[in-house]
Amino acid sequence: MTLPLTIRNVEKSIDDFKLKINELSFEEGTITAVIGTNGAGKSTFFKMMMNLVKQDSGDIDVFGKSVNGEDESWKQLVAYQAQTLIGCDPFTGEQLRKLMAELYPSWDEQLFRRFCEKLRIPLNKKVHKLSPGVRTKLNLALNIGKNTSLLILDEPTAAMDIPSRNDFLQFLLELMESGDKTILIASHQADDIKKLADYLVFIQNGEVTKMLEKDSLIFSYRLFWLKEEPPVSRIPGEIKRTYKKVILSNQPDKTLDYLTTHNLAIADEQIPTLEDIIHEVLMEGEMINV
Ligand SMILES: Nc1ncnc2c1ncn2[C@@H]1O[C@H](COP(=O)(O)OP(=O)(O)OP(=O)(O)O)[C@@H](O)[C@H]1O
Repeated sequence: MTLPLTIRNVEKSIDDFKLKINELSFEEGTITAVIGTNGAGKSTFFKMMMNLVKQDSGDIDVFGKSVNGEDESWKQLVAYQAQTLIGCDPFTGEQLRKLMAELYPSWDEQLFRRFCEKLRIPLNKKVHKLSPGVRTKLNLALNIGKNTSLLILDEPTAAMDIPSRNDFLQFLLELMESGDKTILIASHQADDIKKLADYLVFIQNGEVTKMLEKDSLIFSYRLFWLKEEPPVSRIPGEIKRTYKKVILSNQPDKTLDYLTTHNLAIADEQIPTLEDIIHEVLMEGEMINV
């Protein structure tokens, strides 16, 4: 079966910025979150997939077609939501809807209408008269209406109010029930990532990590609240110590083994939040063991 997206040995430099992706394959029916600090290269990564930025080397294939090739038929299978809606200011949502419906054979009018209703999007106002949040929602409605197999979303919830964000997340999850959609999403919102993603890829020091299963990543970390401060400065698996007695481990079995063998009593044991794990990976350069 042809995969929605495969990437091999891709490198890109812009001035002193470098981005490297060794090998990634995205499977149908999955949502993958791309996570990185500001300026890490998430948008550049997405733009390369859409052939809006050309990679210096390596291959990117969308549904088996090279994005740099002459055959551009793959473009009708992908909807890409950039961070801003460019060139649409003089048009109303209704005019843009008409245009997209003509351009995309897979356009789903009912899906579009349902999304607009759910997120309370006015279609009769010109884009330049909409608030940034409503503009983002209209952009999303247009991309969702395309009903493509692959959906690439660059920080879609950044300007959204809380009810709209919840409705949007719910809508995406319902959309995934068909099993034939693939979504890539860049987000800084731990809650979005927690609710949506099956897989995560991080951009660490200019390099995109392998694909990590979200739940496996979460369960590979553990917080141990000890009754006493350990007698050594670092115990096996320990990656961080707070309040002298709280140990964050990325090898919980090893840590637990040491604590048991050395009679160090545990007051409590917890799975850390996804937000804490993301912080460790991005800010402390924590190596991923999964
Ligand atoms: N047109 C450009 N000219 C020069 N440098 C650029 C250009 N586009 C991107 N860059 C550089 O590429 C790097 C990655 O930028 P990119 O926008 O991909 O990051 P990002 O992870 O999406 O950031 P954010 O989270 O802030 O949206 C940055 O260091 C940026 O300065």
